[in-house]
Amino acid sequence: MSTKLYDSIPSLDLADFTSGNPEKKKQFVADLGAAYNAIGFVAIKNHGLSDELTQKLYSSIKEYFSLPDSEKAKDERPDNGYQRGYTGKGKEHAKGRNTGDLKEFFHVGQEITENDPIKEEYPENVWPEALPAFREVGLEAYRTLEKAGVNMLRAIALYLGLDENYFDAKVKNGNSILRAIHYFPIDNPDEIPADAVRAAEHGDINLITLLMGASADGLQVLRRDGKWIPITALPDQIVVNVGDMLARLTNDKLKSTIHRVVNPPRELMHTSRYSIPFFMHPRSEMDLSCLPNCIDAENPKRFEDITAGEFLNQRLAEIGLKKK
Ligand SMILES: O=C(O)CCC(=O)C(=O)O
Ligand SMILES: [Fe+2]
Repeated sequence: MSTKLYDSIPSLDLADFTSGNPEKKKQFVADLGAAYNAIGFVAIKNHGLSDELTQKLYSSIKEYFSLPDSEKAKDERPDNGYQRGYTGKGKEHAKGRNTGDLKEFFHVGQEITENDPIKEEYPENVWPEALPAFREVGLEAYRTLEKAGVNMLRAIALYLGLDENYFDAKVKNGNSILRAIHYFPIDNPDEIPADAVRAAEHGDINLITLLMGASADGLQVLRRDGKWIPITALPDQIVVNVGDMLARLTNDKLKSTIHRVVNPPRELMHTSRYSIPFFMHPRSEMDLSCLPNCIDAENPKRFEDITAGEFLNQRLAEIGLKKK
C-alpha cells in the first residue's frame, strides 16, 4: 500500500472533535488517523491555550533561563533522573549518541491534589526561588495541555477501534512532563563539538507530545522517504506527534516519527530559541504490550511486552539522564 507523502504537516481543528457534531468528529478522527499513519505529526488549533497564557509562560521561562547558570544549577535534581526542575546545558543526548544537545531545560511534573497512592511515586516539583510567578502559569499550562492531550487520545482511541475512553484512566494523574527548553546562544561556534546540534534526531519517549512554539525555525521531521521536512505551524497552533510508547502499543500502526532541531546558520548561532513540549505519559503501570488488533500476518508483533514505567527508566538511562 502506498501512502501519500506530505510536504507539510496537516492542520486540524480540535473543536471539530469536541463540539458535539458527529460528522465533524468522525472526519477529525479519520483525518488524524491518516496523518498519523503517513507522517506522525499534525498541527492543531483550538487546543485551549490562550494567547495570554502562552505569552506569560514564555516571558517567565525567558526570565528564568537568563539567570546565571550557577543559580539555575540549584534547581537540578540528578537523583530523580532530572524529571523535575532544571537540566544544565549539554546534559541530555539523543539515544545512540554521546554529544550533548545544545539546550538547557526545566521540567514541571504532575501535582496530585486528591487521594491517589501514585503521589508517592512522583518527586516534588521544583519551583525557582527567583521566579515565584512561574508556579501558577506553569501549572495552568500543564493542566490545559493535559486536557487537550486527553481529547487527542480519545480521537486516537476511536481511530484504533478502541473505546473512546480507553486512555482516560491510564493517563489520569499520569507521569506527564511539561518541558520548557532554551536552545542557548553560542557566541563562538568553533568552540562546540563539530557534531553538536540543538536537538539531535530522536523519537519522543511518551504516548503523544503536544508542542507549543513549534512555529520557530529549526524543527524538522523525517518523512518515510528519508527527506527532512521543516515544520510550519501557525502561531495559534500546537503540534501533536506520536511518541514511542504509542508506537509500541499499536505495533507501529501509529509510528513515532523521528524529528530534530537543526542549528541556525553560523551567523545566527548567537541567538536563542525557546520551545515548550508537553510529554504526555500514562501512569507507570500502563501495559504497553502491542494491542491484539494491531497484530496480523502482515504485521507481526514487533515489540517486547513492557510497562510504561520500565520503558521510561530504560530510556532515561539511554539519553544520559539516569544512571544505568
Ligand atoms: O524544540 C522543539 O521544537 C522540539 C523539541 C523536541 O523535539 C523534544 O524536546 O523532544
Ligand atoms: Fe522531540
